Amino acid sequence: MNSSTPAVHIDGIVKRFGAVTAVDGLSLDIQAGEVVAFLGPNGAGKTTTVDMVLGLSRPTEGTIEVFGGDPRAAVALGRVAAVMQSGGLVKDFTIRETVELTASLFRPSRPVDEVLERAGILDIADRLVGKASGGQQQRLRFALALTSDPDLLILDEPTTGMDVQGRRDFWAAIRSDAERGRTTVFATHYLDEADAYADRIVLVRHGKVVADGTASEIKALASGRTVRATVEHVDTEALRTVQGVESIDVRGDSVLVTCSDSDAVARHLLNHTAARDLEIASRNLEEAFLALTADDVPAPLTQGASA
Ligand SMILES: Nc1ncnc2c1ncn2[C@@H]1O[C@H](COP(=O)(O)OP(=O)(O)OP(=O)(O)O)[C@@H](O)[C@H]1O
Repeated sequence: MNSSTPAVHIDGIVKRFGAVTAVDGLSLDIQAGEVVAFLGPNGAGKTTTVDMVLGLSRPTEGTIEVFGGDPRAAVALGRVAAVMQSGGLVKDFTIRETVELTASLFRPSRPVDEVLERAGILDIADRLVGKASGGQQQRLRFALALTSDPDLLILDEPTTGMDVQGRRDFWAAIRSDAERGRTTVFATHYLDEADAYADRIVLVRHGKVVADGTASEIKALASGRTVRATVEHVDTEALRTVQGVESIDVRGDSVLVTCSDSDAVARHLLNHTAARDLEIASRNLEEAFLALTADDVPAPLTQGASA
C-alpha cells in the first residue's frame, strides 16, 4: 500500500439476499485518517455494507478493498476492528480479564491498562462484566476494539447507552486517534454526533449513496428554510401562492411554512396577515436527513455534494 491507497475502496457493490437487494451499486473511497459517519434510515443497507467491509460477507457484485487488499486479510492482520451494538461479552469475566483475553489474541497488542484508561473504565477494571451498566459495557467493547491498535475502526451505534460525559470522552478519544492517522467509520442515529464529530457524512438510502460531503455541504443540499409565526385563521390558499412555498403546517394559531424564499413568505405574512412572533430558520442536519432520505425526494436533490 502506498500513501494514496484509500483505507476503504468500494466500487459498485451490490448485495442481494434472495429477492431483496440490500445494497444496490454503492461506490465509496475513504482515505486514511478520515472520520466518516454513515447515516441512513432503517433498512438503508448500512449494516450490510459494514459487514462486507469487515469481510463477514461478500458482495454479490462489485469490489471491496481494505488497505488495498481483501478485507479478510486486513482483519486477520489486526488492522481492522469493530465495535458492534450487542453481544460478544462474557458476564462472569471481569472487565480487565475480558480485555486481557482479547489482547492475548494479538501480537503485538496495546497494554491492557492503557486501553482501559482510553475507554474510561480503568477504575472499574475489576468489576464483573455482568455487573457493569449498559454504557460501561459499551465502553468495554470500545476498549476491546482498541487492543489491536487498528488502522481502521468500524463502529455501529458506538455510544448507545452512554451518558453525556461518556459520549464526550468517547469522541475525544476517537478524534485524538484520528489525528494520528486512524480511519474511523461509524453508523449512528444521533445526527448531532455526525454533525459534531465526522469530517464527512455519507448518506445512504435504498442501498445507494444519496449524498456525500461535510455536514455543512449536506445541510446546504437540502436547502430551504422554515418560517414560523403566530397568526389566527391564516388563509392557507393565499399563502400557498407565495413564491417558493413547499409546505404549510397549521397547528392552532401557529403556522410553519417550509420554503425556498423565506423573504417572500415573511413579507406576505407581515403585509397581508396579522402574523406576529416571526422566526426564520435554516434546516438543521435532522431536517436535511429527512429531506434527502424521504421516499418521494426528487432525484436532483440527491446528486450534489458527492466528493
Ligand atoms: N440476511 C438477510 N436476509 C434477507 N434480508 C436481509 C438480510 N440482511 C439484511 N437484509 C435486508 O436488507 C436491507 C438492508 O438491511 P441493513 O441491515 O443493511 O440496513 P441498515 O441500514 O443497517 O438498517 P438499520 O438502521 O435498521 O440498522 C433490509 O431491507 C433488510 O431487511
